[in-house]
Amino acid sequence: MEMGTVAWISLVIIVTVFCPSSLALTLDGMTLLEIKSTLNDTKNVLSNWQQFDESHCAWTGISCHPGDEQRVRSINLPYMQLGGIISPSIGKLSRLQRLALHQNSLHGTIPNELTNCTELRALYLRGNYFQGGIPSNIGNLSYLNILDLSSNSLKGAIPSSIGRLSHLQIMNLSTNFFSGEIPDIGVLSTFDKNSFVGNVDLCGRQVQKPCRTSLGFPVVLPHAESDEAAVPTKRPSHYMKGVLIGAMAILGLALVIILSFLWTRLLSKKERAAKRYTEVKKQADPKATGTKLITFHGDLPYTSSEIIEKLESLDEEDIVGSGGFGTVYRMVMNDCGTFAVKQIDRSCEGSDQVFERELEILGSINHINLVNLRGYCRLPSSRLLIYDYLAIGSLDDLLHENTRQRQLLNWSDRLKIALGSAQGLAYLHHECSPKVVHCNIKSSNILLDENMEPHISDFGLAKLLVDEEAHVTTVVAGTFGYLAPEYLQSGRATEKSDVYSFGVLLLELVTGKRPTDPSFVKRGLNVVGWMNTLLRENRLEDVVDKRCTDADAGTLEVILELAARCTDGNADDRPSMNQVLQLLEQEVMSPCPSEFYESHSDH
Ligand SMILES: Nc1ncnc2c1ncn2[C@@H]1O[C@H](COP(=O)(O)OP(=O)(O)OP(=O)(O)O)[C@@H](O)[C@H]1O
Repeated sequence: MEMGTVAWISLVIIVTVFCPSSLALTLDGMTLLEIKSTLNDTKNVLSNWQQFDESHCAWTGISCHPGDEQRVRSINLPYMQLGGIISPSIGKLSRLQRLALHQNSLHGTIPNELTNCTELRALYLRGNYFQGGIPSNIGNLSYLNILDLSSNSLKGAIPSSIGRLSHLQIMNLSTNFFSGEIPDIGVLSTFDKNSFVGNVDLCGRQVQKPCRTSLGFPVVLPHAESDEAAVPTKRPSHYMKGVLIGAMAILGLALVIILSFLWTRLLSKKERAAKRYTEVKKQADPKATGTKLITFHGDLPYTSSEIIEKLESLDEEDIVGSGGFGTVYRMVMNDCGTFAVKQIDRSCEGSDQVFERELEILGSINHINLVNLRGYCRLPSSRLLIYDYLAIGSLDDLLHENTRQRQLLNWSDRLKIALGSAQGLAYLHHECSPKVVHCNIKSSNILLDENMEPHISDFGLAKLLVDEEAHVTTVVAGTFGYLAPEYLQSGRATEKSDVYSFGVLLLELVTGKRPTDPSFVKRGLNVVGWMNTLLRENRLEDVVDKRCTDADAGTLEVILELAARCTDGNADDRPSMNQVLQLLEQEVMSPCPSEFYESHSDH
């Protein structure tokens, strides 16, 4: 045999013996490996993405089109702690319909090549660190149904080609750094401010914020409501636009002159300072430069300087409590309006801009069972959150502190507190966009007003202050005794870990005992284990708080059953907060409403 033939045969043998399957991988399989190579897979979730395994359709997170040469249909890898970047190779997966990589730690830009995946229907990249802009030819994804790029660091203009995506039904671009005018064109005209919230530099009709020219005059005025909202909006020609801008500039200039005249003559310094979202720079005190006050839920009826003066004068006598995030003060205004001020101890690793943008979202949340965030003040030496003041204090105080003459919580108060807290939490989980996982549900975060209506406090703070960098809560922020086992283990908070804490709260309401009460801790149990033991022994009467004499067996059983389901060791078996709420409304509040409201009217 010739030498050349021998070498050739040896090569064939080596290739077949040592890498038999790599030859069998299809183009999509090879592409997935290229994608894996730019991902930082800290948890090793992609361990079965191997070049020797030709069945790439069975790899973690991958599904393929049925019976179609193993073409990849979806990549589903949310909450996997993946870092790194999305490889431009993604564009080779031309049959890809769903890409879900939300709540990871991906960075870099969204590759332009992604727009080669022209069959894409759902794109979820929420909660990462993507920078740069949206690919300008995103309009090529003509089947796109869902586009969720919220909570990243994307910037630049919103490409008008999105307007061409006539199948787009859900679009969330909130909490980024997008800027400029939102094109009022095609399908883009059909989305309202919820799709754009948390991008302070965006303007346009959808966010009801007029855009300004370089001279500072508004050029986009809110459109009148019309049936044309769903069809592409006709835009004025450049010539007309020029004339319009010119005319408005002259008008605007005249207006500014008149206004500044009136301004200096008629308005006092104080009134000027009261403007919302005003950066307040105190001229008299150069140290105070950079002081900033932002108010939410409409203006507070005080000038900025009044508020800042009050904030600066808070001292030890005003302290009402302190917690993991800092000290809480009571601030009383001259007209006796009272607020709670939380001074944040933690240093903020992220930029003030990111922090304030996220706060703006929290400030926009409004529900009867949540404590209103009314404002934020950045002083040179501290950062302060301003909340509505809840006079009765916390549920923790009412249940466990006997120092002051406190009223006893009867059974119907406790049911009302359970129901209201469930309503507040269900709102955070199911009605807010982006949804808010509380991470620290406990009795000291349930504050009560004079009507015993509960208000959940501190929502959103855990994510904002504990783990600003990661966009997902990977550090345990909650309080021992209330924490779900999987949250303790993985450090990853979810709605279901909030449900667990809510279950513990229910037990606390029933038993009147803290979840870490020594009577069961010394027996090696937590409140959940203790309750289960008593229930097994059919000792219901020992479970109920002795001070609570009006508890009826029917509602008690429902609450205990619900608490048991909420504190199930397996997070998947716990109900959602909407289910919890439904059950409470049906089983606890409906059967005998007259009884409930009669006893409630005692307050
Ligand atoms: N809006 C408010 N109105 C009235 N009192 C408040 C208000 N917010 C907080 N407090 C009081 O301040 C105390 C401390 O609150 P804070 O939320 O800082 O700590 P915590 O709830 O005990 O712990 P954590 O920081 O873990 O949530 C509360 O127990 C409560 O009594």
